[in-house]
Amino acid sequence: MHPEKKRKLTPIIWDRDDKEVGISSKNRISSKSPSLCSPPSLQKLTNISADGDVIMYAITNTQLRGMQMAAGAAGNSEALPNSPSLLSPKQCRRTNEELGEVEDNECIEVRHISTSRWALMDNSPREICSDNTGDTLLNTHESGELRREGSDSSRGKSSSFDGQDSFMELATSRRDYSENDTMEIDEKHDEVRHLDWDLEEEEEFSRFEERAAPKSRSMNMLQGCRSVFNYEKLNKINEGTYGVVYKARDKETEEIVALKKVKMSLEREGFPLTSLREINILVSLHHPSIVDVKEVVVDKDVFMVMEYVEHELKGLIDIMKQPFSEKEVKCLILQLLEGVKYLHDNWVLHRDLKTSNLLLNNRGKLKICDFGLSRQYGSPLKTYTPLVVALWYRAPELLLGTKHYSSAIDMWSVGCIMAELLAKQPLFNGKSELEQLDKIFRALGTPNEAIWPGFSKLPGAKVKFVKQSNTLREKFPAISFKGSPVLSEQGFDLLSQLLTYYPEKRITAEAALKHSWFHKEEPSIEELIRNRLKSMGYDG
Ligand SMILES: Nc1ncnc2c1ncn2[C@@H]1O[C@H](COP(=O)(O)OP(=O)(O)OP(=O)(O)O)[C@@H](O)[C@H]1O
Repeated sequence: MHPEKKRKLTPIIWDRDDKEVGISSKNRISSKSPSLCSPPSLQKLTNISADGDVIMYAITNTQLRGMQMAAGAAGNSEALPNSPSLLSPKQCRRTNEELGEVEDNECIEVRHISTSRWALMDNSPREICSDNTGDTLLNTHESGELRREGSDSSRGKSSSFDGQDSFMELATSRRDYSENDTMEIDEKHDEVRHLDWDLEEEEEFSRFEERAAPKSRSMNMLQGCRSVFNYEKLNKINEGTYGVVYKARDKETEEIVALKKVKMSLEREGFPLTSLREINILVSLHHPSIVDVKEVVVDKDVFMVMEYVEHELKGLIDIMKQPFSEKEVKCLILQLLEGVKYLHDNWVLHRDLKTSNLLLNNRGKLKICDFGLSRQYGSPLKTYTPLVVALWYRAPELLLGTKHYSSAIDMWSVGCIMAELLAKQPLFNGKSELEQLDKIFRALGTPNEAIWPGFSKLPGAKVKFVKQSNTLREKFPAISFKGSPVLSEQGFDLLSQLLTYYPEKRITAEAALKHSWFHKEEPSIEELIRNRLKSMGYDG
């Protein structure tokens, strides 16, 4: 095993005792600050993922007691990160093997949330150590918001905000991997994959960190998580794959918020890593076009407290009689691109941009939500799972099975969203990957090596595709007498650049924001959207 090989990670540490807690792991940096070592009350918990990957949690004894009490109260061990007693014999065996590999009292370099690559004040890593280690429309009637409603088994059931005053400071990490291994999580499927890891990438990545730190506040979670009791739950908004979202009121400030409860039932082994990743990313990012996470609160469950946003864009499109005008689309896409640029500037891929993950408030502000599939990326690129992005918004390189992809995949999704806003219907609504590719090729022409260097080497390009030519302009003409969505020359140019096959040539968010479409004369930004919402009876 390479002694310096290390994984790229940004562990969250919620440390109520003001002790810095780190995860020991093999091959990490040796102790440099002995005085920081051996916090007396730390326990090392490990958790084993579906593929036998060991995840380690560092918690205090107090927290462990709280978690065990809460688990007892919940009668559900899945609700909490596993304590050792919750592990099966097989898991324990594996755990002990793994723990045997870990050197006690070693110091490791751990990025605290306040020292993560996204933190404002201090982005230099600190040395710390540890001794142990299908949808229907739902009108909520309250403010006339319209949303799509997902599967809703627990609808109407009041959530039990009656849990323990526990919790939970956990730091997650994983052991380091053998020389050529690293790990990629196929989030929606809770799989853990072992893929190639490149040390140079890590080094390169560290060099990017300083410039990648966003110029925004960071959340201080050192004070510990407040209880969900601070919020009065009003109604359920929606239920996604990874969480149930409630509308709630802050009892102190009366502020209306959205509470996203982390679903534990999907996780066989402890706290869902996808949720950790989503929380980690969302608490670190602050931008007007990204839904703001205010805090994380707990009872026996974990909730993200988010700013409340009245509408889901998909729901609005579904009920609109007329599609958005070109000017309105420009206003929405501008905001979307600003958010996407911010994400990419901070080395975050969203990987699930679609109209149902875009929210719109009554003041015409667009907010990107659902970071359940998002992840940090580095340069040079490593391999990632191609099983990301909802089918209709999935870039052709993903559909053709590439594992080396980058921010261009989000830009393709932006193109699909722009087309959908103009046409009031999804641009490519395939039912399978093959049909999706077929729909794309029919509209944009069949790609070839000349327009997309490397195309023929992609795993999915072995199939002989029928030659088609580009018919996109017919779908979005400059003038229409048949009711097709009209799109100006500049607008069509941007759309074409977003829907460019060759990822290297696909327009970036930064370049798109400078596109002449946005700089013609118009529009008084949110004014247009606000007027549109007003005309539909929503007054902010
Ligand atoms: N801050 C918010 N304000 C209002 N509604 C929200 C907010 N966040 C999410 N929602 C609603 O809840 C739905 C589900 O949220 P989200 O997409 O984050 O959950 P998920 O479990 O990750 O969903 P998915 O199944 O799409 O992955 C959203 O589509 C939206 O309708």
